[in-house]
Amino acid sequence: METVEFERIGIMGAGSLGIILGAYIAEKRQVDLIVSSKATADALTTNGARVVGKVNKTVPVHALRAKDMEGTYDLFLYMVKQTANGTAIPQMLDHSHDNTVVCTLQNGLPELAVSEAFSQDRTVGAPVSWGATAIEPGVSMLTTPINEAYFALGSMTPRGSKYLPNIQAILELMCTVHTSDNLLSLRWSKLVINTVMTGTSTAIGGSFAKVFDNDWALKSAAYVGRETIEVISASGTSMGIGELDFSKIFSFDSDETISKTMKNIYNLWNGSRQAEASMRQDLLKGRKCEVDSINGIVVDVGKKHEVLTPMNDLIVDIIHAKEAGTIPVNASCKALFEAKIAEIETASKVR
Ligand SMILES: NC(=O)C1=CN([C@@H]2O[C@H](COP(=O)(O)OP(=O)(O)OC[C@H]3O[C@@H](n4cnc5c(N)ncnc54)[C@H](O)[C@@H]3O)[C@@H](O)[C@H]2O)C=CC1
Ligand SMILES: CC(C)(CO)C(=O)C(=O)O
Repeated sequence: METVEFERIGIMGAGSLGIILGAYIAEKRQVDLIVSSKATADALTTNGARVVGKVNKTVPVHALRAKDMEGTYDLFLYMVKQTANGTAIPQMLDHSHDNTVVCTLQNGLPELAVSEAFSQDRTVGAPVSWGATAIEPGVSMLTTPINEAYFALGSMTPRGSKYLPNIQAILELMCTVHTSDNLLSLRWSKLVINTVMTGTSTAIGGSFAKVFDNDWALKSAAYVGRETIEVISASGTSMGIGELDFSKIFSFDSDETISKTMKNIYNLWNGSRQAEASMRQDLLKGRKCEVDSINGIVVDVGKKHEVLTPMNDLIVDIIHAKEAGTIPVNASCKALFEAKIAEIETASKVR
């Protein structure tokens, strides 16, 4: 099979995730860490990219502001929040040639916006399994044990698959990469993780630990996952990252089986209990977050296929209220979640 080499690589958006991936890549080969602020570019240039948490390392890097980019890149590893697509995608286009490839590592279904600018053949996706928390400019905390961290990788079209082997080799400088010829399935599997863990922890106002340490929150997370699976199934998408069978994990219909789902959630993600979800990090900084691209997608696709999504609806509403300041960011909203669980269980009659 024809493969494509990438000489000039840029990490577009070296924040929580990008600092860490940038550090691993820069240990072995050329990569530019592209950021939006001068303070961050200066901190990275002066101090290097510093990884703390599950791994400790500091690596000298080449960093610059997006507006200081020169020439063109062969590959962008795209790690800006979807809320900043409107600025970042045109900036990448200005520094692209006809064969530039964009690999988006964002959450949600981010290939749609990227491919409108770069074509489907030149857009590939790499959902990220691991968590990272920005500590200060140039410093990020890896919150997932490195041996549990992986990327999934797929192209939007068969023609785009020629880019995958070399992108895989670049991402493997950090951790395992699972490739698939079904990118949509990889995306929805990641959306399960995000709706369950990122959505629930942000709505209840804490790190992943707050979900694991409160039965009502863990139970809410189980309902979020079950709804998300029902929506995926109604949309006709198949799923699969590695060996996990989310349809089985989130299938329950009794007290006993919901307890099993809650235990499974705990076992799967308790290793990342110190993770502050990416949406929560935005709320803590007073920014809007990606909820419409995460739990909001489940709500939208659910409406299209007439699947009810009461728990995802609640999470979207709470997170929007936290963005607007009508609910404090750290509020647990326990009463709202307990009332929603009671409503779902009464409506289902079985539970
Ligand atoms: N943080 C996490 O644990 C995870 C995040 N994700 C996803 O990865 C993506 C990135 O997330 P984070 O790293 O958490 O975001 P972040 O907000 O920490 O980092 C993004 C960086 O992009 C910079 N930026 C914004 N506009 C820019 C522009 N025009 N040009 C260059 N840089 C620009 C920001 O200043 C920021 O430093 C999101 O879609 C998120 O959902 C996926 C898995 C885990
Ligand atoms: C769940 C997590 C931390 C990755 O595993 C993530 O994607 C996020 O917080 O946005």
